[in-house]
Amino acid sequence: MKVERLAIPDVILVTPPKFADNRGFFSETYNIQRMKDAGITQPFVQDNQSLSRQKGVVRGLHCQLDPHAQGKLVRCTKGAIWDVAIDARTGSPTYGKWVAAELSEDNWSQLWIPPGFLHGFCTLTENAEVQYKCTGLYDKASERAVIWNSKELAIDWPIKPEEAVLSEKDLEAPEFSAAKGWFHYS
Ligand SMILES: Cc1cn([C@H]2C[C@H](O)[C@@H](COP(=O)(O)OP(=O)(O)O[C@H]3O[C@H](C)C(=O)[C@H](O)[C@H]3O)O2)c(=O)[nH]c1=O
Repeated sequence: MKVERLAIPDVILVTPPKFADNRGFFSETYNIQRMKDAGITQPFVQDNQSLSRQKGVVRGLHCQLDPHAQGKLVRCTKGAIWDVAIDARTGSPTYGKWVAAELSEDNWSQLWIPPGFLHGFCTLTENAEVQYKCTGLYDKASERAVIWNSKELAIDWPIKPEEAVLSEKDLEAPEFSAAKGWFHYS
């Protein structure tokens, strides 16, 4: 399995092997030992799946506060997304910094985003299907959001604001400065 630590080293891009033949393909999309060898050691307790019908859908920037903070292992099984992780851990040397990766059914890559990060993505195709494993259960009360095109974060999104399709909730999210104290680096 290909493993790459991104510019924020706690964020890891992994690409499991895909075995193609005349019938189609087979892939071990999750193997606990291979993930541990890659540095992804926290156990997962919930699988999520979302479908975004339009190109330009933006979901995020989201997190859940401790004790419900979630690490996420994200993959795109249909279409393509641009997946972004923002370090929200006060005291981290990369606090307020972001890293991103294109995840697609073609490149078969997965992005590990630890607890303490905000997560979001925009779709690069229609009918983008995203599946992700979480290390914490959903807890609505502890959900927090930051505005996707935050001026403070200056994320270099591959879509224009006028192309973005968002939920009401995400349109009303606050600036990144609201996240001060949400998480602490250790
Ligand atoms: C996240 C979640 C949502 N829901 C329900 C709550 C709503 O009735 C409905 C849609 O939720 P939401 O609009 O928050 O879905 P997304 O905008 O895709 O949110 C996700 O987007 C970003 C990219 C993330 O990383 C998070 O996993 C999550 O915040 O699903 C559940 O029942 N369980 C869950 O774990």
